[in-house]
Amino acid sequence: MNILDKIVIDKRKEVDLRKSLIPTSQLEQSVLFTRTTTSLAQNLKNSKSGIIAEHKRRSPSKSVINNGLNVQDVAIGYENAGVCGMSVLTDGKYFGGSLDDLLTARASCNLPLLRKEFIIDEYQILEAKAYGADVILLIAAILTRDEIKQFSELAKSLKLDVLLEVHNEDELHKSIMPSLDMLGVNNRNLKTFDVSLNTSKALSKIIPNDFVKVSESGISNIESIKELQPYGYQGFLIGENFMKTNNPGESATVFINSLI
Ligand SMILES: O=C(O)c1ccccc1NCC(=O)[C@H](O)[C@H](O)COP(=O)(O)O
Repeated sequence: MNILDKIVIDKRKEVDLRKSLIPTSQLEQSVLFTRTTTSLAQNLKNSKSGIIAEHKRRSPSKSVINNGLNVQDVAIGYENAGVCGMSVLTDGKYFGGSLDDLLTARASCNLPLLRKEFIIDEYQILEAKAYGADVILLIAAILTRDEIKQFSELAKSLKLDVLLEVHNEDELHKSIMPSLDMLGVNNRNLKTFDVSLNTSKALSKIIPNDFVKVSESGISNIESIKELQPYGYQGFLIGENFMKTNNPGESATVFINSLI
């Protein structure tokens, strides 16, 4: 069984438990229709660097990355660095994150926030809104086309933007629809954990131009960004490279300054 299958099985149990603690009707009452001034997609289009910086304590591929930071400092540091948006991992079991991390990030900065989660249920989209996200991630590998449609349309009705993540051509073809805002290509093979920018390069040719293109995972230097920009990528999701340092905000500042 690959890691995504395991995560999805655990996620189903986790979501059912949370639903029993806070029923959907109660969660709906916490949904506020506030949002940051500009969208993540707009920020990426206007930016020369296009960095989406992630808060990531640990991962299945790297184990512990950094447990010694607080989300508030990371969010403020990323905002001061001039990133286009912040991604907050909310999965607890595999990534050491939580919805409280999202809430803390919301209270600490005005960046567009991506809830980085394995979404398999509408309930998690309501949670994303209630805890302050501006964008949700939908992963094509774990969803049917009907679910992608249903979840992205719910997100739009809540004024959340949608980043759809694909790993290959089949996932891309099954997922294209107007209710998506950004298309992310994950460079990490989730069976072997190997990372290759060739995945982003190969898929770029078949991503329609109406979507902002985001390259995700394994980006650790500015050369990678310069290599991907000619393929039409305007967004670059970076986690470990910043989070493995004592000061992710400072690392992001140095990275961005050497790009622009
Ligand atoms: O990071 C992992 O090991 C991982 C394993 C299984 C599913 C998802 C995984 N990562 C989620 C992400 O998409 C990354 O956190 C994100 O793209 C940033 O990647 P990186 O810059 O390589 O930390």
